[in-house]
Amino acid sequence: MSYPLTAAQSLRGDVTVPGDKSISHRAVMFGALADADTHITGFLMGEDCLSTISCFKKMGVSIDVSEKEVVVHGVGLHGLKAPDELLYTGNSGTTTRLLCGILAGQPFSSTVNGDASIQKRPMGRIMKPLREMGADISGKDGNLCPLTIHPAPLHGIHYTMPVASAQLKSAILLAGLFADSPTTVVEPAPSRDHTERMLRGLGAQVVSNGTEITLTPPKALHAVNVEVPGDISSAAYFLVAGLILPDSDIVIRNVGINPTRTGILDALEAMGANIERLNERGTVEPICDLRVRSSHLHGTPICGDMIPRLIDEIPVLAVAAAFAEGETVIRDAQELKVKESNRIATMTAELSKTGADVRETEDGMIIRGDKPLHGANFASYADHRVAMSMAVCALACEGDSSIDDPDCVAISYPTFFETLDALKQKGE
Ligand SMILES: O=C(O)C1=C[C@@H](OP(=O)(O)O)[C@@H](O)[C@H](O)C1
Ligand SMILES: C=C(OP(=O)(O)O)C(=O)O
Repeated sequence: MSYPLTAAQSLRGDVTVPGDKSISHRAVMFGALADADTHITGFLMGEDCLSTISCFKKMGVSIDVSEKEVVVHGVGLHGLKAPDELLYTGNSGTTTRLLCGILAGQPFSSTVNGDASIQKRPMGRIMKPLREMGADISGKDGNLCPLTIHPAPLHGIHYTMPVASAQLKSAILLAGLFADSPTTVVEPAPSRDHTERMLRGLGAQVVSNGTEITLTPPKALHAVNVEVPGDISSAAYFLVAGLILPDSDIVIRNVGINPTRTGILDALEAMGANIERLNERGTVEPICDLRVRSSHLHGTPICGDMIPRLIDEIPVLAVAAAFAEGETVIRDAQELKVKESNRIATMTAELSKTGADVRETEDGMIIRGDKPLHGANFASYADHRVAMSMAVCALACEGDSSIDDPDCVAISYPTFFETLDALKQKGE
């Protein structure tokens, strides 16, 4: 199916983006392992988080889903039951990798698999440290899904991670919950720290100095309710749209601004963006409202420790760069090649269709911006972030565009197209 995308003059109004995907996954997983009920508000009803719910239901966890809230009836650290069938993780790397950390410590066998994209994504990165802990985990061709896990006693390890990945870090720490001694992970650069914050909130001892994190196995996790903030990764589409279209002014309410996630704000500000943080609040996770107004953007280098802090926003940042004056060089972003699609290749291909000057490099892209771009028929590659990024790009292109296979946006933002349309000025 091809979905029409039209250009827009400007975007104005208020938006509330859906709940943070990373925190929604973790709220269900940690709630399942907790000693009482967890009430989750603001939960992201995206397909990825629904895959997490489905996997835990298959392990005997009762989870009530209503419009108002999700209630996870925790079974305790040692209360999961052997599933009768394969645990299907859909399109979700977060579900697949974090779940394996938990499964490594269970007294039952299990098999995990996901869709065609998940079956291509590297799992060796979690298998290696989990095996060092004693886990019995094997995969297709050594490092791919389906993964099979058998019961084995786990020991704490000290592990230096080869990549800054919150999924890898979390898989190790979650296995560490079931180990007989503390586990330490060392990251090359800080990645999102929702796991550490939330486990601490549940009473576990997690000590962190930024890149070295040590978890002491707890006796129990004590349930706490979770208010999920809006996802800054979803807010990013409106930030970029508001910046590149003239006369735009958008307020995005209730956005999570955990410092390990705000690389997108830093990068856009370095490009000259006018973004205000209003009403800063929040405890476990900091939150604010973001006001964005049209700005004249210029290119900037995007590399180093900033990359893990904006990894999922690079596709839409590439769109911003295509409308910015001068050159934007994105480096150190080779992790983009192992996401839902190879996002370096797919974003280079799709942006090039508009006439943009984009070059793919080994670990990123070089984009020379600020020339008029034209509409085109885009492919999503079944990658939600590519689909939403190209929809933002189409707003500022001359002429109409369309996108094939747009339904993938439901992975992280089911109402994306409706919300974007509602911001367009009437009469357009
Ligand atoms: O831990 C998480 O919730 C996530 C970590 C990131 O992946 P990596 O850990 O593979 O970088 C990110 O791309 C993904 O969308 C969500
Ligand atoms: C990479 C992503 O998610 P996951 O790894 O959970 O599939 C994403 O949402 O951009």
